Amino acid sequence: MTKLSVNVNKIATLRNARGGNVPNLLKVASDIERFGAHGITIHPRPDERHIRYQDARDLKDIVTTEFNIEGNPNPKFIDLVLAIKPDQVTLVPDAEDAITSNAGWDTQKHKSFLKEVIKEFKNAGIRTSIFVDPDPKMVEGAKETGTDRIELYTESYATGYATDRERAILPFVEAAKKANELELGINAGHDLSLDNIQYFGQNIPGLLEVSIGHALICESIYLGLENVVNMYKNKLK
Ligand SMILES: CC(=O)[C@@H](O)[C@H](O)COP(=O)(O)O
Ligand SMILES: NCC(=O)COP(=O)(O)O
Repeated sequence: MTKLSVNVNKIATLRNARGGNVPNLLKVASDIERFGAHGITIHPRPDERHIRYQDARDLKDIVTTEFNIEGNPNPKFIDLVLAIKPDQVTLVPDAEDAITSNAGWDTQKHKSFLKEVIKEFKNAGIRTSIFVDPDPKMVEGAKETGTDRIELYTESYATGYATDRERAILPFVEAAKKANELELGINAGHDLSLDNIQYFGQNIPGLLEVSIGHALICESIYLGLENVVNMYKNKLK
């Protein structure tokens, strides 16, 4: 079975919009675990626009499932992850001003840098994963960095799904076959949703884990709206 790790960045975005502590990120993460998710993912960004570095430290004390921290391994991020020691760290090559993650690593070009950072995390007992485009060459490069897993960057699949899902998934099947051949674990994420997740899971051999945030939180709002509107109406009778 593929594990579901819920990315709670958007809960922090909502909280930060009002400056208070509603919604309470720690309570939401605990509830998500209570509802059956297999893990919690966060992606602190340098400007702390959603997850703050202190959130990462606080979550470490309460997450009882798998804790996955994603981010670009700059010195501040590396120190944070080494101090927290989550179950998994996922390295993502984000530009500081990126609205969201928009590319995987060039694992050939950045091989020696990745090797060094991955060694440091693995020495600390943290499982490593690196974010890659669905390209067998990038998967081969990932293997040479010593990482335990790759995370396939699924944006192109999510975008292509509506028009031609067979075509959209092909590069991911090829990349997954290569990863399986090289005995690299496979995670996946970005823009996965209730619409596209089942077909992805059914077609990617050896898919260990998906991390899903944006769509899952939006879907939770939509699916909860009718109930909450009626709860308010009942209070106003
Ligand atoms: C690594 C990845 O795929 C991203 O989806 C990310 O974790 C989400 O980050 P934002 O919530 O900042 O868009
Ligand atoms: N690694 C991907 C992730 O954590 C969530 O991405 P998204 O569902 O918010 O696009």
